[in-house]
Amino acid sequence: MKKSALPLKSISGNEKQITVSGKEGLVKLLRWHFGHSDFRGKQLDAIQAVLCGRDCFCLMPTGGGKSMCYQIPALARPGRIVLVISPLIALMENQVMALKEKGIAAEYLSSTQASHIKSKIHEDLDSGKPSTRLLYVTPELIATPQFMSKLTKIHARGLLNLIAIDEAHCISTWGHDFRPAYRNLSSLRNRIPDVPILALTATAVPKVQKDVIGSLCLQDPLVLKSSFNRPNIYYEVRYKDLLDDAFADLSSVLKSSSNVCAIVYCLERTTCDGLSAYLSKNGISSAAYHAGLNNKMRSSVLNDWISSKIQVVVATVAFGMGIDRKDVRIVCHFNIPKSMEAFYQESGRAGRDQLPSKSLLYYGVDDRKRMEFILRNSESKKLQSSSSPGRMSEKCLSDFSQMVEYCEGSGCRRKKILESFGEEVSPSLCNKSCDACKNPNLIVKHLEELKATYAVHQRCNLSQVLINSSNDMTDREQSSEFWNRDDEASCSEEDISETDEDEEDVTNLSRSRLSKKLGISAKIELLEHAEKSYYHKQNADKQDKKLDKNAITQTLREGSKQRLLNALKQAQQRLGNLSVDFETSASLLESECYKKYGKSGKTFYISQLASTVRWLSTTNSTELRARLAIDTPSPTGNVMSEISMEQKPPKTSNADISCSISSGRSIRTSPSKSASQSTKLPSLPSFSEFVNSCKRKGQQLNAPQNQSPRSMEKRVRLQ
Ligand SMILES: Nc1ncnc2c1ncn2[C@@H]1O[C@H](COP(=O)(O)OP(=O)(O)OP(=O)(O)O)[C@@H](O)[C@H]1O
Ligand SMILES: [Mg+2]
Repeated sequence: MKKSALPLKSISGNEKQITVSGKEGLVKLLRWHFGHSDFRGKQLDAIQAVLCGRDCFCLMPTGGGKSMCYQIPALARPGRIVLVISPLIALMENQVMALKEKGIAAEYLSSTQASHIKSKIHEDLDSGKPSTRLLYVTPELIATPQFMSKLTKIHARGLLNLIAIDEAHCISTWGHDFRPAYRNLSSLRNRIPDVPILALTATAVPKVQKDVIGSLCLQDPLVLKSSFNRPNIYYEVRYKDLLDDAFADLSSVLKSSSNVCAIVYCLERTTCDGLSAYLSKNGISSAAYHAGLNNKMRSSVLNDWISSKIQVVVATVAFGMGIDRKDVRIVCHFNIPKSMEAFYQESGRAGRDQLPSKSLLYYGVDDRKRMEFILRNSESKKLQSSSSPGRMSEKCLSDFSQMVEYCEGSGCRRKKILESFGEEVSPSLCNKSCDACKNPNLIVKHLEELKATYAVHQRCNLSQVLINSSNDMTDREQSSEFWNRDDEASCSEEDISETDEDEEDVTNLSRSRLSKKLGISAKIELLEHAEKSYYHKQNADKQDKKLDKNAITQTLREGSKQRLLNALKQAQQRLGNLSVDFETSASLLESECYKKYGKSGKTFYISQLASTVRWLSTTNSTELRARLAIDTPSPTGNVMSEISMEQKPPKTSNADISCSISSGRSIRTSPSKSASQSTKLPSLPSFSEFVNSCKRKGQQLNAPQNQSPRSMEKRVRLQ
């Protein structure tokens, strides 16, 4: 639908080339083109600033109307172009389509477009009087010399009105959605001087705000910040470990909300598929959406959801930025998100029409541990590239701890969210619009129950074992990066259609199956099977890769030593004073693993390491001392000299390796001269032996106590 141009005469008094910058004229544009009666929040301030040629940093909540801050300037200054940099093609497509429907000349340039369409856009840009008012591009395109040269020409002809950078937090490595391609934007200020830059974001903590302003070289920008508060969203947390069946619980929430539009976020694609199937079976129209589906399927799901053919989308974070359906009533996180910023951004997709909506988060201890594992593991990947890995690691985990506090705390949820963004919150702000303020006693009761289940959980420690052993198993280069899009840095121009996660192998040890009503034996079987297939897959994958990929790096060895050191310290806590030199012993144990499997490759080395860590968590003092040869010193009497002698990995026979794989058990194939010849060394427990021993210990610990049937049931489930 083409709309005629607003008769600007009535505003400016004469011809079209005059910029509209007064409030009255701008409101008229807003009403005429978008049908909104007035500006919201800081929209007008941002618009007037950029129209006066001033840089502006604009922080507005999700759904606050940031787009208007660059769309109105495009209409207020005829004859010039607003360049909009946007992180996702889908996001650009949606906005351009919506603008075109309103009769506004908007275009986007992307690698997904047919070349004749691109040519037409370029033709218009090269013409004396381009009709394009808004040109959307990706940060990847900005990096190409061809486009940059075009842009400088447009600028030289005085046709550039404004550069708007949407989702500007993506430029900061401190932000939750860092996009390396956004770094290209730092050069814009120098290449295109004198054109105001408008940076827009919904989620930037003070550190990120500073980083964005600095990286884009904004000069004396007008900094506009609105409160992050979303008063129309009710926040609620449900505890998976206190529920019999989280799938059923969510299903009944959705049913009782009478077919409202909802988004359910899951960590894994398999959960999306499973949960969506479950909901559909229970009469709720739903579909899964994730990067495992092809483009056609994804578009079809998106369209069905936008047009209300389906009620619920069960998605990974691939269902991301730019989803502009205003009447989403429920956003559910079926797994805990990685940070408060991610949570805020995703839950903020509810109630963009400002009507009452709900954010519902299902929290479970296994989910928490798995996310911790993923974050640590992702950090391992960055170790090689980052100059300050410790800093990043600290950040990821401390970001995540805010999310855990949100779930495990009994205080106001809204306050937690706002404080995490550095806002001061008055006690009356929430007004009972979160579960903790509405039903404080119930939340306290739930948290107490949860604490009881944790206590058992820690004693049996199965989940931790799962995470630890997976952590040990996982090779450093394989970390999941589903939240950042670092990998895109190496992609070709604009290869940025919604990528999401590389699924973790460890996620196949899926607790969704574990936490369902399986008996303990079935769970152990499942875990054991998962561990075996993990090793198997690792082995198969590795065969296809280059030899150096299989090499055990010094960094990996250092990491392994650290892991053993931690395991030794835990053993000390469990067994009392061992009088062991931890550093030396960790080196000795690591050296043994390396000696055995260094030549065979990383998979075996890591597997051996995992077994040793498991062994340390179950062994007794005598065995430990024997293995460390504490009572039987080496001929040199010096453990360290023995280690240095063992640095060279000896040949390992294939028979040794296959034995290790088939039994899943570590076998001492070439014992060190000192320790193993003089001492009968204990064998390491296999994974199932270990789990069974945990089970036995857990049963012994639980047996004598007087437990309520409910808490007993929970404990069994957690085991
Ligand atoms: N002044 C206004 N009055 C009423 N509605 C508005 C106004 N400005 C924008 N909107 C509407 O608010 C909704 C959200 O706008 P927009 O997509 O620009 O938000 P956003 O701040 O970019 O959100 P996000 O952070 O999620 O990208 C849109 O449907 C838009 O039409
Ligand atoms: Mg937006």
